Amino acid sequence: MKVAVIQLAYDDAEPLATRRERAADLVRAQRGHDLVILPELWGPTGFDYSRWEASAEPLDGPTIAALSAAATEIEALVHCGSIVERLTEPGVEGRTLCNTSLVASPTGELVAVYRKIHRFGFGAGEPKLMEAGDQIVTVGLPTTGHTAALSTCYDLRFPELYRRQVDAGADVFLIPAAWPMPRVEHWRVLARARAIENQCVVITCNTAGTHGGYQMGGASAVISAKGEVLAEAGPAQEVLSVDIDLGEIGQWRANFPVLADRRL
Ligand SMILES: NC(=O)CCC(=O)C(=O)O
Repeated sequence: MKVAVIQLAYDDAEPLATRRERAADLVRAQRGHDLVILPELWGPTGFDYSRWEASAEPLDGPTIAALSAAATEIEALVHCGSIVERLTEPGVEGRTLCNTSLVASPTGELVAVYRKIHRFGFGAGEPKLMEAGDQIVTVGLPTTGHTAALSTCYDLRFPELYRRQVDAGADVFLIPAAWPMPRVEHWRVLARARAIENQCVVITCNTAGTHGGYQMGGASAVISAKGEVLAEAGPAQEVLSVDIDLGEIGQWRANFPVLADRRL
């Protein structure tokens, strides 16, 4: 499976509509790839919370419209990254926003919606402004027979989520993020840890640039089920293009059946 990881850089000056077109152009440039992934909140920004209300959109809003068209054009599965979703009705905490990942099929259908379960901000940002998701979401990787599970950024710090995703049949983890530079070593180590402990391929896609007062860490990566870093981006905007042999996952799990020794 050939994957393109679009580590998108942006700053506070770029209008959302301009960035949305830029992102769609970058996706269209990935013809020949089976899977394309964009970062978390690349449109509304990951840390300028004041923009979230105005940039919120429904599931059938302009982002999925632009990116499902691009997915259809290049006939690839496109993880659109995440949007600030405007919920059709308030959630259990009375909020009407959510950090929601969208996946478009190679024929442009919206085939997966994942609402971020672990909200980042310690009382500000997501926990204060957004509802939390509570569902494990997986999506088939077309023609491969393999299954990817969706998570987002801060979710990476909660290993139990990934065990649940393995139990749901996932052997690939897709993880968009807006992960700042000061904690980029956590980002890198935790992504490899999730691959090693779950014997899953991990595909991470962070943002780059500085926005909302935060320098993003970049370091998007494609990691094998053995924890080998097959490709890693630097700190700037970059597109990783990696051909992954997903068959190696089953071989590794058969040769080193650690998951069969789980007792809890
Ligand atoms: N957008 C995020 O979830 C940021 C997470 C983060 O910075 C961290 O876990 O550290």
